[in-house]
Amino acid sequence: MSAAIELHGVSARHGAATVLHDVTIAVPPQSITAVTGHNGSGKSTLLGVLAGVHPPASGSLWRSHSGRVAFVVQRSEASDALPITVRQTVSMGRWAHRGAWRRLTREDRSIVDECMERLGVADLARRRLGTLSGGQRQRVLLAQGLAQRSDLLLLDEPATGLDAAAKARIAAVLAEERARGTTIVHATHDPGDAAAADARIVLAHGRIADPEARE
Ligand SMILES: Nc1ncnc2c1ncn2[C@@H]1O[C@H](COP(=O)(O)OP(=O)(O)OP(=O)(O)O)[C@@H](O)[C@H]1O
Repeated sequence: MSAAIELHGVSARHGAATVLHDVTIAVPPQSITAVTGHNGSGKSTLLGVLAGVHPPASGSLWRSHSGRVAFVVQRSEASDALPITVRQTVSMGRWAHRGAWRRLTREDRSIVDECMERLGVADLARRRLGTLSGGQRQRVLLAQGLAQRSDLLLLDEPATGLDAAAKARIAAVLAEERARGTTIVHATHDPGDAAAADARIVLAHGRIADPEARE
């Protein structure tokens, strides 16, 4: 099967600094790909390039997916400061389909409920996002990503800092999404998560490294 995403000779910058160098990768479709590498190796930047929010400085990006990409970043200070509830946060995942100022349909609301259930945050629905623990907030943001029902899900360290039960829940959710035909790319520091993925991309100092290399 041809790739879901291909990068050829991609470099990417933050300001004057080049942080990805000559990255050529093919992401397999309908499978889970783990991106690993030490702190600062370029994982988040690579996800931003794959998501289309960080334009490459050079090289080319090709995606087979025509629809919107669901991109779940590490907790953002901005969303923490907003006075919104967990349900409203997850509902924002439906805006891509409805527009921010349209009423959500019955179907949207049932998708939002289902995503909160799957991530174990349904009982937090009425809580303000800013009052949650880091791990709870992380699961809410993942529920928001799932609610987008995208066929390309990009996740920046979705399980980092979570307890064993929450990690297992996320692994199960990702396996379910893959079974639905979703292409998933996630950054991780967990060797077990990387080993469990279908494919691995290892970064070292912004370059693709030997996949057998360990952090
Ligand atoms: N907004 C920014 N401005 C300037 N430099 C940045 C910015 N974001 C990241 N960088 C730099 O780009 C490089 C790659 O960072 P990136 O966040 O992609 O790494 P990472 O592998 O995701 O790290 P971590 O494991 O710590 O999350 C680092 O050297 C970092 O300092």
